[in-house]
Amino acid sequence: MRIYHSYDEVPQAPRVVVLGHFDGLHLGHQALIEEGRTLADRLNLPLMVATFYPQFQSLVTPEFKYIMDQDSKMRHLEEMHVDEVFSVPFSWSIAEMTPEDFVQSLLLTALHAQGIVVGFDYTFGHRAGGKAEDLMALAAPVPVKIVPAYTLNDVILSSTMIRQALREGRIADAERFLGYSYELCGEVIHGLANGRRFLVPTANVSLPKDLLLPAPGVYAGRCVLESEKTRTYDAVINIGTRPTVDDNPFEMVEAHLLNFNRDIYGEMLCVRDLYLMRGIVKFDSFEKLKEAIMKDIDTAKEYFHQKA
Ligand SMILES: Cc1cc2nc3c(=O)[nH]c(=O)nc-3n(C[C@H](O)[C@H](O)[C@H](O)COP(=O)(O)O)c2cc1C
Ligand SMILES: Nc1ncnc2c1ncn2[C@@H]1O[C@H](COP(=O)(O)OP(=O)(O)O)[C@@H](O)[C@H]1O
Repeated sequence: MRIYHSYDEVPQAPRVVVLGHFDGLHLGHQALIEEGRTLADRLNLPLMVATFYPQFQSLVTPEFKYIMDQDSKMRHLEEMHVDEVFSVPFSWSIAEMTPEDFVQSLLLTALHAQGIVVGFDYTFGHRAGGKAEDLMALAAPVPVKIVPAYTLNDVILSSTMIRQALREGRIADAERFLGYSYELCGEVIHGLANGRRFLVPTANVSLPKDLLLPAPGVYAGRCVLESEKTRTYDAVINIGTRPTVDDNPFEMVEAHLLNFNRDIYGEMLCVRDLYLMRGIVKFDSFEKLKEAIMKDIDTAKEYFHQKA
């Protein structure tokens, strides 16, 4: 899969273009991209996903958080047999384009779209004035496919539902909407070394600042190291602040892997299969926190045992 971050990099060749933000790549997004694949195969053209990162919401709300980091998004798109991704930052100049200009200059001229696929609620151009149905006339004779809403129990699936489930720690619900196992992946970085000295060692996972984290709390979960992909380690994971240690409001993801003792600084670690066990507590000593962590380990073991 080829990834282009500017118009100059895009080869001047016809293609089918699927448009959207696709944050989270949930079941609705997947259905849309599958329609793109079908159209591309029918027209015998490569399939491009054209997307904006940072997306529009980041311009208006700088603290906007994404369900999925960009590397994971690209990995998932590749698994979905997408041939090309065009990903550029959304800008005010794009926001101000007329719908006609958006289609002519961007879709038809810069991206050479010879087939276009969008979702039922897709909007484009100045003040989102262009609607999905307008594409038919503006892009004619290029075929345009508008994919209907994806519903679960008569409810239209949306990124908002997934955000809400994650924020409330309902990871299993989020996974039902996503259609794949939710995970947080990043490099293991150094912390304050309090874990090893006073508690249990915890691998601190470095994540992009604009990534949405699930509800703060202590979770049972499973860890996978990129270097040994087929193996998983049961773990207890703290997501959020550490009020016992300091007042730093910065939220972190730290995992203590069970039956594991190895230096993994610099390695890529994913945490997945998250299950919320309790909220984060401000203890008055490391001893009390350690007691709580030991209980968390027992609760997690019990949870994994029940699940097996
Ligand atoms: C299972 C688990 C539960 C935790 N629970 C809490 C908690 O309730 N309150 C808190 O302040 N910190 C909690 N922590 C975070 C620890 O304070 C933190 O991991 C420790 O200070 C080590 O930090 P370090 O990696 O910087 O050395 C928890 C960590 C783990 C692994
Ligand atoms: N069971 C384990 N779970 C997590 N990390 C472990 C484990 N055993 C050894 N380690 C190593 O110890 C480091 C964490 O030690 P700790 O004192 O908590 O961290 P830091 O100094 O990074 O704050 C991890 O990054 C990893 O390299």
